[in-house]
Amino acid sequence: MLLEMDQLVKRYHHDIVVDHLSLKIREGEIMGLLGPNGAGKTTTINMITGLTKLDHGNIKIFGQDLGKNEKTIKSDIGLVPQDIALFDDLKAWENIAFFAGLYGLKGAILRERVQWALEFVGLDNHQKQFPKKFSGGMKRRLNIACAIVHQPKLIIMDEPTVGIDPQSRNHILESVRRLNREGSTILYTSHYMEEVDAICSKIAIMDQGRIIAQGTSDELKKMISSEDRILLRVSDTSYSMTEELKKLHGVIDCYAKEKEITILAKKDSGLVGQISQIVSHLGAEIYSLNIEQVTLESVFLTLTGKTLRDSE
Ligand SMILES: Nc1ncnc2c1ncn2[C@@H]1O[C@H](COP(=O)(O)OP(=O)(O)OP(=O)(O)O)[C@@H](O)[C@H]1O
Repeated sequence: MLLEMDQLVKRYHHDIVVDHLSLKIREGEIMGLLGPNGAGKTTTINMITGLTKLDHGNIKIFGQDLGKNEKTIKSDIGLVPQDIALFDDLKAWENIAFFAGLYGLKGAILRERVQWALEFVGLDNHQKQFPKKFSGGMKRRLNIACAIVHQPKLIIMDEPTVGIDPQSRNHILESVRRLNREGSTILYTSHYMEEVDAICSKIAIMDQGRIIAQGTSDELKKMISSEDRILLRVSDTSYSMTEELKKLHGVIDCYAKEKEITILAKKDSGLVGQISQIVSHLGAEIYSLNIEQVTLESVFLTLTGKTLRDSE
């Protein structure tokens, strides 16, 4: 096992923000940590990188206890933090060289690695420019170059695609795949389920400090594939409408948000006719009715009763 977290706990005052979290990551995996803002992803990462002290639990990285071998372990980790950390007064290549120096690279090897990192993130044509002139996406790519220049065995990326243009986003997702193919194990946090679904070999879903489910994307979707998610757009909703819908045989849960109703029901319950009757009986009109494919979003909704976006 490359990374083992066992029963991690972190409290701030009386709030428990990481709650007995256990997670294992094998060598060669891209592990996605998917959860809404405030779920505790960054705090978990900060515990792995030694930035935040644990209140309880144990972390082993590369088979060694983090508490006992922090310095050696950290030299093989690359962290892409959520907030971009660059020196505006240093040129792009100098930023990368600075981080390479911190990791003990020198001379010709340092120059070679900096060049490799610049090419890897597609910034070799901008190496002599200052990052203050860069777009958000270019800054993010430079930040990634700084984190991977020493060829770490474990790369941790904390929401690296937040607030950037689609082209840089795709570039970053492709880089994650390439880094993995070239031998790095990756822990990737995000609240975008499409990204995690597309690039991660394993996914852990996190909410309120806990891992509430984990597995491959297919395994997670199978967990709820015994259910249908029916989406209705209607002219009006009411408390009595959701209550009546909840009473239908086969309905597991029902939520209304503005003019949209989501019904979770046992698979193939054949409810469409009865749903239409209830809605029209209560004086509303159905604009559309769709039975949705199972997505990670629906897994999250089933497990927590809220959408990833609602819980931000
Ligand atoms: N230093 C701190 N002091 C007090 N509370 C904190 C501190 N750091 C984090 N928290 C709280 O811990 C909870 C988890 O935060 P964390 O940043 O780990 O979540 P996250 O899943 O990474 O979300 P985001 O994507 O918004 O960063 C939040 O409620 C946050 O307000």
